[in-house]
Amino acid sequence: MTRRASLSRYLPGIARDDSDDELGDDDHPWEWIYSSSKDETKKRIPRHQIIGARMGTFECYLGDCLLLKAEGSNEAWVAIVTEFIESDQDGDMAADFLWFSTEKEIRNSDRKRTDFLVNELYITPTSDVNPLASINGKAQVLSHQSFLREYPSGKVPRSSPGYNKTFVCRRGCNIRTTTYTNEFNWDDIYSGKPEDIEDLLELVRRETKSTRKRRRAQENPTAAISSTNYHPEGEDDADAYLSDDAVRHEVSTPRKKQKTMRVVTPSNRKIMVKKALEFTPLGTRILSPSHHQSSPFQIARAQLHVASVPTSLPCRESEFSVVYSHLEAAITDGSGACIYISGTPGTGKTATVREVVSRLDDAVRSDELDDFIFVEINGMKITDPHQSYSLLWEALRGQRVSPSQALDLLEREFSTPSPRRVPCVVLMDELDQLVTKNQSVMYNFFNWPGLRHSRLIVLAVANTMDLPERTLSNKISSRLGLTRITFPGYNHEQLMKIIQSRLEGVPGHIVEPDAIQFASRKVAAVSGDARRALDICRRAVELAEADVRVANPEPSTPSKRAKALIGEADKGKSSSRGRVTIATVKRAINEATTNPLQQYLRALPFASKLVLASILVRNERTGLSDSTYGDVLEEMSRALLLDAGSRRVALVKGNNMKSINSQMGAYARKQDTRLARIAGINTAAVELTGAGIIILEGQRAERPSKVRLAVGDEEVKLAFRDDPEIKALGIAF
Ligand SMILES: Nc1ncnc2c1ncn2[C@@H]1O[C@H](COP(=O)(O)OP(=O)(O)OP(=O)(O)O)[C@@H](O)[C@H]1O
Repeated sequence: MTRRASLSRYLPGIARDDSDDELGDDDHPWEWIYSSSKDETKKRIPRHQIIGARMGTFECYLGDCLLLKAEGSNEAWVAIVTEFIESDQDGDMAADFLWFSTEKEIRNSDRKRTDFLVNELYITPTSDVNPLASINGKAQVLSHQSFLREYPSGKVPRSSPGYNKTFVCRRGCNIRTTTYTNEFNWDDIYSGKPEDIEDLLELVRRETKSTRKRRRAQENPTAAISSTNYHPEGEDDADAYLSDDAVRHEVSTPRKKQKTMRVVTPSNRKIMVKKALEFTPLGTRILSPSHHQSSPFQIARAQLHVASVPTSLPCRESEFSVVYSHLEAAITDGSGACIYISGTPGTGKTATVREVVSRLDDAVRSDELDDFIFVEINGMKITDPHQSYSLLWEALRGQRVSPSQALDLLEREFSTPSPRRVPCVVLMDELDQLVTKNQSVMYNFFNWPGLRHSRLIVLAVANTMDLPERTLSNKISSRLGLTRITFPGYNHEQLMKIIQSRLEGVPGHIVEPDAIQFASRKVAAVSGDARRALDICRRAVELAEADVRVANPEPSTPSKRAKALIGEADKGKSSSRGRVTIATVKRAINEATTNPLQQYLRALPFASKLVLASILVRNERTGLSDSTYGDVLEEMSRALLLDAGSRRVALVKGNNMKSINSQMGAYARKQDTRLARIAGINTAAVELTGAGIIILEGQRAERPSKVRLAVGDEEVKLAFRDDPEIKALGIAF
């Protein structure tokens, strides 16, 4: 009998073989058992109420303790049937099950009991709906006394029919808070009759209220609300907890605590399952001894670096709250969700999602939230979008399989009933890169969360708002019911706040407020991109630091050097030397626009500029970064048609194009010498490939070849923004 690894997709259950299945292999249909007039008088149950279910010779009734199993799994879980449901949302016959947990489910090792028995279970206050198909047989739950009477050795012999089906219950436990009830005698509190269920649940809820949270909330209620996902007293069950939206939304972007993060990352096809690791450098938060000796410039540079994890995310409070509450609700409910997050580059999408996951992870650690798996799949980091399937499967089960095998396994997994499956949160970053020709990868990741049993929560992050509509049909995307969140570009005031928050704690006030405002205004006027604003400010700090170095030759030791720089920064309070001023920011911006790449792009011939501008326009039109060379040629023809229109020259008539190249030739023949150069468009594309500016499949300028930019969009936009030839084509960036 193999036991599932402890890092399975399920909460740990009880090992079961298929041969343990009491229901047998015959595929009898399930039937309802209704109350009869006898039940009516005896138990005060209304007639025709479903009181049980039958499959072949197997029967179970309300209040029974049952074993439930997921298909293909070797584990089972024990639960009490509290209600039969004629037809769940998938049309399946189903029931509501109140769970027992094993000792292995208790994650908080400090609060694990040391006196647990081999086959002891804790009754929990948690229930959920599962189809009857997950029922695997009957379980017997006994008081400790009754168990010892029946099995004086304290063990159920293997040969006994009760082996693997007989359990002891003497306590209740709220797994989320690891709070136990007092010891009880199971026979006294539960007779196996449905009438007892309510009292049993009430007892477990009452006795497992978290005194820890209550105490903390009483001591400092606002801190309890804003720094944890605080649940009001007595509302630990999922429904009450969810209904309190006001409280849930109070979770704010936090000041970050020093911590590690449980993440599964896709790097070089190697992923770790639920291993605590840091997905972003924590350097800025670890105050090493060298930190104190660092100069203000060094600290400022480090904190302004885009790779450093900020201590807070100003101006993203509402986006944080929305993402947090959706994720928290889906994890608590055990439901699936698909959240589509869009926004132009540098608007804090990835940073916000990671922060939310990190905060949810805190809640798991402090036993306030059910456990979940987190996987990050980044379109930029995988060569083939289908690898996403392998990465997801590996995160769920720790097995490496090929993409096609993974797809089969995932399809089966998500359409199979799965009691006690651990929710999985998938961050699909740079989604545009994952979109394949037939859109199957995106479709599957958007579709699976909607399958009843998946407990899959997808966070899809992309730059364009309507990528789903463009790549899937409107009909499909509206059926998928995505929750959409748009991250707007930052305005200059917000960029100022972001920069200021990054500079908090830097001694010596080395960056003048005017300089921050100037940089923020410059960036906000173009893109609202925090990455760009941070880069400019960091470069300005480097320039100011270099100025100081020139003015003061190098002191001999690092600590003397730091002191000298601190002194210089302090002096800077009265003079502008050693401080970042508007002039320093201007130099940084100028540098950014006159780097070798910018100079190269600006000096390109018209044909090359046209290729690049058309790729950009195409990317913006489709929301994808890959196009075919043919698509790009069509963009060119459109641009030229506009241009030609303004010159009263008809180049291309409707869609009646034979070959864009020949059209270009025709156009070139009719037009002035500038346009004659367009005929060299294919050569220009190949040359741009050689120079590393674009990637052209097979280095061949043929219509089906895939083409994409090898440099940042922003670089191209910046270079051509004021280009008169590009402007004349009506292309504006
Ligand atoms: N509100 C904010 N406060 C502090 N830093 C921020 C904020 N928003 C963004 N940043 C910083 O800006 C940089 C870019 O942010 P992020 O990667 O989250 O943007 P994005 O929207 O995911 O961009 P892309 O679409 O290019 O991936 C990061 O260094 C991030 O820490």
